[in-house]
Amino acid sequence: MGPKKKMMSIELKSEIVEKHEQGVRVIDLARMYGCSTSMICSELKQELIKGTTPARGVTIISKLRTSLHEKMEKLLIVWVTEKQLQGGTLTQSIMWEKARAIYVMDLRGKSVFLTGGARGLGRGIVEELLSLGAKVLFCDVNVEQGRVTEVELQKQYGADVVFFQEADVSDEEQHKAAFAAAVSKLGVVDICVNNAGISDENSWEKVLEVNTGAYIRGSLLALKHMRRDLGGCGGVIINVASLLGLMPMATSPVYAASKHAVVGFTTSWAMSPDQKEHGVRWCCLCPGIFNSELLQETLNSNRVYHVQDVQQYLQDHGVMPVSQVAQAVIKLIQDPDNNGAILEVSLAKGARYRRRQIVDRDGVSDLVVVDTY
Ligand SMILES: NC(=O)c1ccc[n+]([C@@H]2O[C@H](COP(=O)([O-])OP(=O)(O)OC[C@H]3O[C@@H](n4cnc5c(N)ncnc54)[C@H](O)[C@@H]3O)[C@@H](O)[C@H]2O)c1
Ligand SMILES: CC[C@@H](O)/C=C/C=C\C[C@@H](O)/C=C/C=C/C=C\[C@@H](O)CCCC(=O)O
Repeated sequence: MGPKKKMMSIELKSEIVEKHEQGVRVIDLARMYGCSTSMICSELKQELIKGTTPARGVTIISKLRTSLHEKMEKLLIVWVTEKQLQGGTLTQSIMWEKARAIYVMDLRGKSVFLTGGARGLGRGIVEELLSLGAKVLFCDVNVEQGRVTEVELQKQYGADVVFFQEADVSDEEQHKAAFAAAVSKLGVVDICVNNAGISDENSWEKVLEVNTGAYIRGSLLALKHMRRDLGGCGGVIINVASLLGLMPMATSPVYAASKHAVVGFTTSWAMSPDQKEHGVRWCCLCPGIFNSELLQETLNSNRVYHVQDVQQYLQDHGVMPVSQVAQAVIKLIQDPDNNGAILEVSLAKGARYRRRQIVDRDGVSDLVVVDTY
């Protein structure tokens, strides 16, 4: 028979929750209160469920509680009180919807650095960001297309809100220079989107350089620039991976490896115990197949295995438009409570967060998460 489960008083539970919110780790709480880490986890989890925030669909895995939360709650209380005084009906879903509207990150005036913006998803994301009032500097190795895109977007949104910089992000110097150009043109980078990617099973080194190496470099450059504890203003890092960052596919072993690495890197940084001090949020986008030049070029080449199977699959099932995927990126950027989130987006299921849960594993429960379904 195992040891008997200790009962905890309500006062003790709230003391533990408070300490955890102040940043005391689960393992230290377990030592302090003489109980197992799994007991602490289950108490905290119950509190998290009670405190699920209005940004629905995300299980909060961070201990973040920022001034933004306070501000949003005050605004919501004012709104609820006004509604009640007017005698209006208030359901939970009406409140959630309002809270989201108050809570989402306002992109007006925000500064963005994005890689691979000349065409495809990158361009789609830039357009969505500009339409919401952000300023963007995008880089691309394709100079001709980059300039065309810059001219077209400047015509539509204004010459002082969107800029193109030539850069091959697999080259360290060029990548760093592009990031520096963003800081110099925009004053600051609030949001960094690593998007430039390639698919070619014949050149594994190049695929890893662009799809993994440049993502890691770009993320670390952004982190260093944004970290509040180093004098930065905080920010968001979005890494565009793929569904192939979460599952295997016989067509593309190298590509899948490059994207799995991005998911592992991004979600691990998101779990840093210092994340609150850094003020930097990390997210991954994992799209299924969407209709871009990359896809068309991949399908018309020998860059993947079993290409006919993919062509047949797409003929039978259809393919997502770029706009659907670009909107999912905006959702990731705007949800303020989703540090560590993986957003999947596919034709069959739309955009949905992969849920993650804190688990107790060998006393390192603050540092380990599992996916649940
Ligand atoms: N198309 C899909 O079905 C699909 C699905 C899931 C994920 N993705 C990922 O989405 C991202 C965007 O893909 P896309 O389909 O829009 O591709 P795309 O080829 O249409 O656009 C990618 C852009 O990145 C640029 N780029 C490539 N290598 C670069 C480098 N070394 N330096 C700078 N710029 C570079 C290209 O010139 C291009 O403008 C990629 O990371 C890709 O892996 C694509
Ligand atoms: C299409 C061939 C593939 O091997 C490589 C292409 C390059 C980029 C696309 C890649 O990032 C994404 C592929 C994702 C595939 C995921 C699942 C598919 O089996 C079906 C999902 C279709 C959907 O619902 O969107």
